[in-house]
Amino acid sequence: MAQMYFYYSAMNAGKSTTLLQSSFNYRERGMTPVIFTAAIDDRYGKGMVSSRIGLQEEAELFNASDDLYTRLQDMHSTQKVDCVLIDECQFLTKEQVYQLTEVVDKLNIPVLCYGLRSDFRGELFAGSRYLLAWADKLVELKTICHCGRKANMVIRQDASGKAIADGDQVEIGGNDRYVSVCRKHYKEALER
Ligand SMILES: Nc1ncnc2c1ncn2[C@@H]1O[C@H](COP(=O)(O)OP(=O)(O)O)[C@@H](O)[C@H]1O
Ligand SMILES: Cc1cn([C@H]2C[C@H](O)[C@@H](COP(=O)(O)O)O2)c(=O)[nH]c1=O
Ligand SMILES: [Zn+2]
Repeated sequence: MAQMYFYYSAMNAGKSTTLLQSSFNYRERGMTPVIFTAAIDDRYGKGMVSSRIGLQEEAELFNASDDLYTRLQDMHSTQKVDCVLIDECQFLTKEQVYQLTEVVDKLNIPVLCYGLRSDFRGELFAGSRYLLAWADKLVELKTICHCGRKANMVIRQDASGKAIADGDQVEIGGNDRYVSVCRKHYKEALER
């Protein structure tokens, strides 16, 4: 039986790298993975999953209005899909996470989702909330804070490097805008 996996972490922990390694693994065994990423995340150009380590691969895009079950069912009817890999899965809606459980349960295709657990305020993203609730397997990928502890929080910084407490949940950016830290240093940064 296929399963749904949620690989979660703070930023800069190797999620995209791990996704691209999984894709390579499937391909080297002659199988067909399908990669999706969020259309709103255009840091490395639209329709690409890129890791900071330099790997990259083309991807299908998802928007909040897409029915991912129907899209994958259509793809699977013309070319067998062996695995679905979703990057930036924190940006999925509740309905889309449900549609992906249907891909697992009705089409029997494994779905591997990679994304952030929480935002810069420490609140869950919608996609992450339902993946935490519904995925078969939860796997934490780890990165480290400047102090050496596990970094499980993300700070959003202003132009002067000061931690920001409020703002829109979604703001695309990279190492220039965000820093992953441990909970202790997250609290200290916001107290300043
Ligand atoms: N040249 C490099 N060699 C080895 N590791 C690197 C290199 N550049 C970045 N990394 C590591 O890659 C990880 C970030 O990978 P990435 O897949 O982009 O993360 P995420 O998708 O979780 O944000 C970090 O652990 C970083 O230290
Ligand atoms: C913490 C946080 C992040 N984001 C955005 C910033 C990036 O575009 C992605 C995460 O990228 P990763 O390196 O692939 O993990 O999410 C956001 O919109 N809001 C936030 O609070
Ligand atoms: Zn720390």
